[in-house]
Amino acid sequence: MHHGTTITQFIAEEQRHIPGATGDFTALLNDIVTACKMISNQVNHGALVGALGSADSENIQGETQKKLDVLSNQMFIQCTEWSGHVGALASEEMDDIYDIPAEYPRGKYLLTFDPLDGSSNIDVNVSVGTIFSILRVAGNEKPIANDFLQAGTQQVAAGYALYGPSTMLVLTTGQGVNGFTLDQNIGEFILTHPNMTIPADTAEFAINASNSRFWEAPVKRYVDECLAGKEGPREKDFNMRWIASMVAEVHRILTRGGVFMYPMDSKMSAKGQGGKLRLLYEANPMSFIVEQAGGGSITGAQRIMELQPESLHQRVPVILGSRNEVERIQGYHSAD
Ligand SMILES: O=P(O)(O)OC[C@H]1O[C@](O)(COP(=O)(O)O)[C@@H](O)[C@@H]1O
Ligand SMILES: [Mg+2]
Ligand SMILES: [Mg+2]
Repeated sequence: MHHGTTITQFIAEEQRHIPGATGDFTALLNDIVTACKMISNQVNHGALVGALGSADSENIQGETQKKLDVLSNQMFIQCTEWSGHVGALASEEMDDIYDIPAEYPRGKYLLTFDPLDGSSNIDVNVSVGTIFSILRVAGNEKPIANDFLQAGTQQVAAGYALYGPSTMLVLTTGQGVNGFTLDQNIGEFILTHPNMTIPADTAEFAINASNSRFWEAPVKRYVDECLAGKEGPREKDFNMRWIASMVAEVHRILTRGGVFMYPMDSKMSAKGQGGKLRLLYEANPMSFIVEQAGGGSITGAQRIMELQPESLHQRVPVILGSRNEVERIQGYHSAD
């Protein structure tokens, strides 16, 4: 497909090549696109519409919710619940799964999402995003939380919207990764980044260095070797970036390569926490996108998409990006 194609056209074209497709999937993706446009509009208007600051609430993980976390979550529900394409929703900002209200028909897909990722960046006007993933409903019964506990390899589609200097939507349905830019004048996402691929090699890494004393040994070894630069075993200098918005971080990696790490550390394991990022709303969808773009995504020793989820809000360590670097880090874990 060529530059200038609208996302609506693009999704319809992709669906045409799926045998037996009924149009439900296309319609659901279009509803998600609408939700992202609504969130983008709120994020862009920021303080003008009183959207900055915290809400008086916490999510299930004890994090204070931002007003925009709550608002974005509502927008996602509002745009997707009515159409008859979704069986149930699960979000980082809702304790339990969201049942489709009785007045609406129930559909055959499950939708998981992080309505606003990187939300600590809202008040300082730095990029934030939305992450989503689509799974199939297993049977005809009303979906329950357990139905969401599917390995990442089962995902039908995943994507993110990035609310940066321009708003972009990046999507995979398992046939590569494509990026679209929102043309605010016509209110449409236009294909601007066809077939996004991650360079296999890189000299750029991203990690929150304030946690370094808690890192597991293989990660410490990797970062130490990067920092040693030309004089170290890697024999080249590395650059470092940390935005604290996973969406922006993954987008940079899709654009020019790199490695992103939120690894396991002793502070989290002491609290019985499996990692920082959430498997169903962040790690799985991003892993699907990264792998479809030719990159790798692991917990350390294991491929993230092969994990069998144990609970809705489960957290996992995440190391993703340029394939050769991710393989190297995985090697350090097996050697450990
Ligand atoms: O504040 P830290 O430790 O740097 O963590 C930043 C990470 O946390 C996140 O913001 C978590 O996502 P939420 O903002 O959706 O909770 C990631 O986007 C980011 O990579
Ligand atoms: Mg997040
Ligand atoms: Mg969030």
